[in-house]
Amino acid sequence: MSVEVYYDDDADLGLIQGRKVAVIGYGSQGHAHALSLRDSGVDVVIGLPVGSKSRPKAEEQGLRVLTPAEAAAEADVIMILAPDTAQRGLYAEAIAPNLAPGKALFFGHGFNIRYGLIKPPADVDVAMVAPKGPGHLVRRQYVDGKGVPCLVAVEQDASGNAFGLALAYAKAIGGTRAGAIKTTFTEETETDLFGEQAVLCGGAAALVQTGFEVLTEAGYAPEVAYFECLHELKLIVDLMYEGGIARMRYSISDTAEYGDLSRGPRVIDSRVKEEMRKILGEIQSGEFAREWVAEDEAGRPNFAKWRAEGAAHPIEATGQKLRGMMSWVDRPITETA
Ligand SMILES: NC(=O)C1=CN([C@@H]2O[C@H](COP(=O)(O)OP(=O)(O)OC[C@H]3O[C@@H](n4cnc5c(N)ncnc54)[C@H](OP(=O)(O)O)[C@@H]3O)[C@@H](O)[C@H]2O)C=CC1
Ligand SMILES: CC[C@](O)(C(C)=O)C(=O)O
Ligand SMILES: [Mg+2]
Ligand SMILES: [Mg+2]
Repeated sequence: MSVEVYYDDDADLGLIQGRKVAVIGYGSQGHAHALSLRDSGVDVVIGLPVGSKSRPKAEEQGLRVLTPAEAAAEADVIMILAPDTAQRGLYAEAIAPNLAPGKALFFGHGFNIRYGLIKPPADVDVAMVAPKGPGHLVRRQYVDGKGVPCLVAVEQDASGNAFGLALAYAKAIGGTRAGAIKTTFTEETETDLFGEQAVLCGGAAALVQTGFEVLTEAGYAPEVAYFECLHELKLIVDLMYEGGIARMRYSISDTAEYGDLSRGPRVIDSRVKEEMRKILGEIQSGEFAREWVAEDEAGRPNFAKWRAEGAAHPIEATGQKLRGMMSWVDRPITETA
């Protein structure tokens, strides 16, 4: 099965320039979408609750900020970029009452549609533009004349041109510079959750922490362990990003490559693969979504505990000290937000 990929020439920016867009939320993705839409000539308004700590940031950037209900009432296209767990309540309270035939409801991730937490009326377009990267990099790439690839999907095509509108939106945030891939809400949601849990965030963080623990518990210096297990990971992943795993293997020594080929499969073995399959099953069945919604409704007790434990891991103190000596790494992500 081959995917359809769309680039700048396939998208008509005029479709989104002719509509008013409400970006609801001004966090990692929200600020990136809003600023890039504006820089692409789109009429943008931000929706944030009164008292939101994001309000001053958006206002400092010269954006007009209203409540989510006011912004949704004014807009033709409503992009929801509030946290996934806040979206159901936000939709019921502020957005649903302000939908009308011909309007479009957009998402940056399919969670609430895929798991039936939001059920829009049949007479609005429902589409997704999901950048495959953190929001701060989405904005940084746009400013640098580049883009982060996006997934684009249509759940409901009331207007008959929901896909064209979503492609135009993707172009306005730089997505079609890198390539917009056509997908479905189900595929985006399930692969995104799997990727962040098993590989990109959960898997990578646990791999780094465990490697650091093994070295330091064996008596090696934490600073050396940090460089070996965390700092150098970026350099290795950069090579994979540029030319695949084969490119990385071309660049490392034969000794490293032999160790990689002979030992890697012992670390990520059949038990790990089986666990990954279980994690995917929990995502597909909705078990993970139910667990996460219940955790949020209970005030996030486990989330807070695990986050605190992660922050207290010895690799963090070691890294903070070392990064303080690396001026070239020191570009806080908050600079662009
Ligand atoms: N982070 C990322 O890079 C990616 C995120 N996504 C998706 O994008 C969406 C947004 O995620 P992300 O950017 O991480 O979110 P953040 O947590 O970074 O930001 C959330 C924003 O929404 C605001 N907010 C919170 N509650 C409400 C509410 N009830 N009504 C309106 N605004 C609210 C917050 O304001 P305050 O400052 O007051 O809390 C903040 O401005 C999610 O669907 C996520 O899955 C998709 C791809 C990557
Ligand atoms: C990898 C995490 C992510 O899916 C993302 C930046 O794409 C997220 O939800 O933040
Ligand atoms: Mg993602
Ligand atoms: Mg995600």
